Amino acid sequence: MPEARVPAVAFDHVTKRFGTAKPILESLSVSIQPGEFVSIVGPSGCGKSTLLRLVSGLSPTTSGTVEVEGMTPKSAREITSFIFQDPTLLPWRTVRRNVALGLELEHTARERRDEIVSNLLTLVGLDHVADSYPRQLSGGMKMRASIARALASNPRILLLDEPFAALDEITRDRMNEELIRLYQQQSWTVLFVTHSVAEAVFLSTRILVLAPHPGRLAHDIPIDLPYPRTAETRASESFDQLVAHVSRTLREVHTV
Ligand SMILES: Nc1ncnc2c1ncn2[C@@H]1O[C@H](COP(=O)(O)OP(=O)(O)OP(=O)(O)O)[C@@H](O)[C@H]1O
Repeated sequence: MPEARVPAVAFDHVTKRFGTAKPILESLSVSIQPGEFVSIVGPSGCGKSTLLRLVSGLSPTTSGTVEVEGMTPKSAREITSFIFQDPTLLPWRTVRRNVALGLELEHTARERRDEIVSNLLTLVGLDHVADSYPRQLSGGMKMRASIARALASNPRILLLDEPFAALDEITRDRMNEELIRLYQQQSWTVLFVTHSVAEAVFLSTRILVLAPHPGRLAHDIPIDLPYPRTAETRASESFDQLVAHVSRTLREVHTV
């Protein structure tokens, strides 16, 4: 018999409410397998960011459970990393020292730290600005630095909350291509919140469409576009068909 795999993330009848208000998420059950790239889309306020916060351990469930590789989200903090839309780099530190921050806090030996940081800066294409300050960087570069910083702890599960929403379209497309290149190299599981259907289709192996009031899983759509995904993927007919399909399901949940 094949060995049952522990899901990367498992939601079991998860309800989340703030105070006595109506639940934000209600009885959400879904499992995400290791290596999946899952985008979460849905109308504003349906609980997408709340869902990521539950996985990160920043916020507890009201009822039901979230497990991360079989552990509580708090115990799994070392293997998850959260990347926000606002890169929140420390303005008084250079790019190199921003990326090194977590490693310094963990007291990683200097030589090892320098090696990890320099590899990460190469990975995200920022070697040439390693000694610049955040104010000297473009929005795309700041986001790359923020991603490098999140990767310094060598996470297995990445939680990204609209990371590219503030970028212009060309930079955003380029960042999508870089992220998918990294994803193909590493063995991450990714949960990615976005309002862009095209971005979700381009990046994901699977898209979860949430319906609002209360937030719940309305559609679970596999995205079987082949790899490598490149700029050409966006020009393909199957890409257009998937974007149209996901957009239709989103319109449906907007009207419920
Ligand atoms: N700490 C909190 N206290 C009270 N209400 C909250 C809290 N955090 C989130 N909410 C409410 O929960 C609901 C869902 O918020 P959440 O940010 O998860 O939605 P979202 O789907 O990510 O929205 P958007 O697409 O606009 O970013 C919103 O109505 C929000 O006001």
